[in-house]
Amino acid sequence: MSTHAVPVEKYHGTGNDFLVVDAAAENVGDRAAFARAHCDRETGVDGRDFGADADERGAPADRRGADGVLFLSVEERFDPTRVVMTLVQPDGSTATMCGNGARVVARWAHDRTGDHEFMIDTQAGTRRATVTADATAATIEMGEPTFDPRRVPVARDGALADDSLVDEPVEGLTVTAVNTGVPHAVAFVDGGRDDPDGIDAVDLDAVAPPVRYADVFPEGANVNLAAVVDDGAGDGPAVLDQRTFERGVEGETRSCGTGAVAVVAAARRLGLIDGDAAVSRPPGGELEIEVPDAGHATLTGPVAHEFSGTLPADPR
Ligand SMILES: N[C@H](CCC[C@H](N)C(=O)O)C(=O)O
Repeated sequence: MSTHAVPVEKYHGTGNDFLVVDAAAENVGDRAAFARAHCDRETGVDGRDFGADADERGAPADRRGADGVLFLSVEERFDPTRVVMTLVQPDGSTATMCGNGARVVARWAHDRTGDHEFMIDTQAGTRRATVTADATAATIEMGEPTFDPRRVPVARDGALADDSLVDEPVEGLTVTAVNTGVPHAVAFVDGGRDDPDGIDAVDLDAVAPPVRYADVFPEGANVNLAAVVDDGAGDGPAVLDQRTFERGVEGETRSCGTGAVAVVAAARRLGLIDGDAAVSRPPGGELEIEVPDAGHATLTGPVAHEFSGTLPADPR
């Protein structure tokens, strides 16, 4: 196989970072091998080789690797421009949807076309996306979160087969199961990031894997911890601190967009917050989420370009 160099761009949304490849222009034979090699946090792509600097909150340029590779094809003959998105994860698997990835897609498409509105074709459906006038933030329509056990999916026998999994024990955590394009388990904990015994005191790499692989989740699940910092009953939206252990990354990421929507949907379902708008605070920044009673959720937050470079198509 030929080992040609593939042009890549690197972007991140609240620290959830992705390599972007123009799939229409570039032929990467084995996408899984490409993602496994270049996303590796110890041996993968190093932005400093391409002049990236860690100049802002959440910027992962001081770390090697990435949370995935977005293979994108732009179809400019449509109005608004369509972008076909495929996310290949660090373990070589393909994710049906990624909220922060979709925000990066919108910014990448803006950088190429100058447009501010796009339709993004994901395996979870077509999603409308907009970028702000200065292109520093993007909003994605995220579809309607579902607790339907057939659609999360959740697998349980007998009398529970048709019931949503809401606030129930699974492998040591008390979780609510929701699909926001991909399956999520959400566990609420007491105490936010400011509390020394709060959310950051939990050993997520230890508690998440048994839930991520639990039999009740036949396709696996991303595992989120969330703490209600402000319930939204006063002025302003609810605020939640969040951490996510991601399927496909098999570790904690600095932010997860579908997870942020899942956390807010679960908090609403459990009556923990007021109103349909909320702010989620993953380690990598801040996301604004809306989950109305019916209809699609939205996800808004910052997006930034880190560097441009080339990487071998057939890494060994
Ligand atoms: N980080 C992504 C989620 C990727 C989903 C993936 N980890 C899976 O379910 O396999 C986000 O911002 O929504």
